Amino acid sequence: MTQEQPKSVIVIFGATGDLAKRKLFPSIYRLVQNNKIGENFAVVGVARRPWTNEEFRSNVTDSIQTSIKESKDLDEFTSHFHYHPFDVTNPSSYLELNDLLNKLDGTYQTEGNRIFYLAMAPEFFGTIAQNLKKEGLTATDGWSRLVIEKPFGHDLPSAQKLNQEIREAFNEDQIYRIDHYLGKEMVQNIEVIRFANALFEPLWNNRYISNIQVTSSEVLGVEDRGRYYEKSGALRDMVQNHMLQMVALLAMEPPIKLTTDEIRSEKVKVLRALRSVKDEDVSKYFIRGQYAGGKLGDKQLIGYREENNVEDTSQTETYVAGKLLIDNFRWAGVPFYIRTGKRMAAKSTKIVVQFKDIPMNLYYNKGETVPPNLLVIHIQPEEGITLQLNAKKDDEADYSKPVNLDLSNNFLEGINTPEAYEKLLYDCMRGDATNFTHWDEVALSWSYVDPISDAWKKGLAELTTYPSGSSGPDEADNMLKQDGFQWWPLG
Ligand SMILES: NC(=O)C1=CN([C@@H]2O[C@H](COP(=O)(O)OP(=O)(O)OC[C@H]3O[C@@H](n4cnc5c(N)ncnc54)[C@H](OP(=O)(O)O)[C@@H]3O)[C@@H](O)[C@H]2O)C=CC1
Ligand SMILES: O=C1O[C@H](COP(=O)(O)O)[C@@H](O)[C@H](O)[C@H]1O
Repeated sequence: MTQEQPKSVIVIFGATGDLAKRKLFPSIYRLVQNNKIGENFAVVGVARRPWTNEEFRSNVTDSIQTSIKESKDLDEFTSHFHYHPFDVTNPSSYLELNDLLNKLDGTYQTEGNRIFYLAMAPEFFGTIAQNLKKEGLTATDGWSRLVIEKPFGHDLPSAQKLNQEIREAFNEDQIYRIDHYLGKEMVQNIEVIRFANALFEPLWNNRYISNIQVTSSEVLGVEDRGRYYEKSGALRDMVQNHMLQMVALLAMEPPIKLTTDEIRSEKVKVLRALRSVKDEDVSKYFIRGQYAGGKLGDKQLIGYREENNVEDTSQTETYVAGKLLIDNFRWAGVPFYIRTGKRMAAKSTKIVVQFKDIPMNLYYNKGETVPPNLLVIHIQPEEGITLQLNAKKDDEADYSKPVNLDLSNNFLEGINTPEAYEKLLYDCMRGDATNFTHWDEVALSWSYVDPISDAWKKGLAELTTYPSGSSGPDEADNMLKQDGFQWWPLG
């Protein structure tokens, strides 16, 4: 792994698109501002739009001014950006791109290092990877790495085909499959909370934990991504990747070392131990919903079927809640509940670990229970940890009340949490693939998700609706109620 200020030309395929503008340009800017990248870098934007370098640079400037309050030195920064328009399906254009990269390599002294970032629809991934190889763009004195956005395929067979195409051009250790949740500070903190605290690890099993809840709710609707989302839905968009990755980190055994391979191999074991959902159980274990119109504050919101590029009879789910079971010694009998949805009441990603009830109630009236201890890992928008304990109530001698021990990372002085994309791009430049998903994880995640979407396709589970601005369909509440639990509040 190379260390400080890695040198590289970064080629962004899809440089006129939404991801590049909202996430990638600001991330590169922050890396430069924070001295993680020095002078030795160049960015080449590729897309079909016939922009000039100046138009491209002005778009980059715009993106940074929109997302970063105090931006400076933008002319110097954008002078490292170059634009090369072409259709990625046209093989002959790759030779010209290679000439440009060689030239920039000399100008910016990037030692032949190249990152090819595919910020485009997945249907182009295989073609681009193969053309890069065929036209010699990966044969330099330095290293070449391929960064691939999600979704990685549409199901297991399409992911396998895609993987094969990419592997014909790049080795596994050159492929960086991005799951931006793995770049989030508090997702990375799951491992540290678990493995650096004597307090938690002994309790982290089915003897002391009753259930774990992983929530990722959004206030936003589908926005202008209707065309993509109609084919994806929440199951493929969020569950197959981000949600299963968080479950794997929560459930994995301690790795013997903190290396990429050891951590991956523990995550893979969890994904292999997930109990597959059978057709006859799908409506018991998975709830799917679609947002209807509703209100959030004063704002009236339209339903999913009224959004742009969405069919008015659409059966696409914008919400999924699931009960996952992990068949191994540590987790037998502990449900992992997940839920994710668009147009919900709050933007919130958090994990709640609920500990088992104490054996006897000394403090509450008959029929009541002592509130359970909870460990809450706040991922976003707040970042931090809350431990809910019980302590004496001031006024009534016999009673206890829940109290919170709060660690809010957002308020810790000196902590400047970099954005997920910034961290992951930097990791890739340094050759650290720990927080990227390995093919085995992708394949196992599809193997888990495919039977669920197949059962839905066969009509084996109802698509329910929930009002925009709510906490999701009642059916998801009932799923937990049947187990004697409840969702802990959003937000
Ligand atoms: N946007 C987001 O928040 C997220 C996106 N992703 C993933 O990132 C990828 C990109 O998404 P997003 O930026 O939203 O998509 P956009 O549709 O906004 O951008 C697509 C880009 O591809 C270019 N393009 C399309 N066809 C061609 C072609 N034949 N040759 C060259 N360029 C082409 C377009 O430019 P032009 O029209 O000028 O050719 C444009 O720059 C997708 O895989 C998506 O799933 C993942 C997580 C979040
Ligand atoms: O990958 C995706 O994630 C976003 C949610 O990301 P977050 O970091 O804001 O939680 C989601 O909106 C999008 O649909 C999905 O493709």
